[in-house]
Amino acid sequence: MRSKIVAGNWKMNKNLEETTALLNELAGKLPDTSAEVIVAPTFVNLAEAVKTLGGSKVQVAAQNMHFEESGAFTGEIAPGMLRNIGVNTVILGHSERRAYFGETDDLLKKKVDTALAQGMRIIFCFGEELEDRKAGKHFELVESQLKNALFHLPASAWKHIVLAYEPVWAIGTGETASPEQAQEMHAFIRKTLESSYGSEIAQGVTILYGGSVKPGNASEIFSKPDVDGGLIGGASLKADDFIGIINGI
Ligand SMILES: O=C(CO)COP(=O)(O)O
Repeated sequence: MRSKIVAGNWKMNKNLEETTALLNELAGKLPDTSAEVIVAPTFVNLAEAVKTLGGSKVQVAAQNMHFEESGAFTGEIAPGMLRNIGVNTVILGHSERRAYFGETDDLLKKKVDTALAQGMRIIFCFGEELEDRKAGKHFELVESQLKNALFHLPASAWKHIVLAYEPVWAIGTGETASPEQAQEMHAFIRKTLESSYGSEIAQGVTILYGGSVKPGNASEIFSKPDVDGGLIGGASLKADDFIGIINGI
């Protein structure tokens, strides 16, 4: 059985005090759930987040990392540094990194390889822009994003990878993919995985949906058979909203 996950990507939000306050509230109110719950605060607050959550079921992830393990890369963070403070999961390939920081499939492939070499779990994001969908190219685009960054991996790597389908047109816009659109794409992703890696791996990979998930729409999206949870932006910044979403799984 693949695991269900609800992850909060806090992006560039919450200072130190706000981070500890939100984490304490979240840990205190966390419902009993079989799903994994993950939060990704900013780099500067990761170490404190790990300390604050010690003993809680909530796990901490990073939002990014560099593809080298050390060296002259001013302003960058190495995966080993994350492991060293107890962060074992990293989000890679978010559409904001691709759009604003020039991250390409080739660069992401390098980050994926380094993260795995360092024993990290990856939440790998991808998804089409509105023009791709309007032009009917969304399946083709998603397939190429996956194949270019991930399909060089051996079968054994997939137990360390979570996929997060985030259609760019649904991120922060209040417009979600309909549950049917999410299911259609997730089923396509699983089929694409199956054709290269076989059904056991395809059935075992957790595929999250991200893009304007809220307490009011989470349970309908999560009820779809190939949707195994969500990667949540804005609604993960308020404990009650995030918990409402966790309750939807
Ligand atoms: O980008 C997202 C999560 O990584 C989704 O953001 P929103 O939930 O704010 O649309």
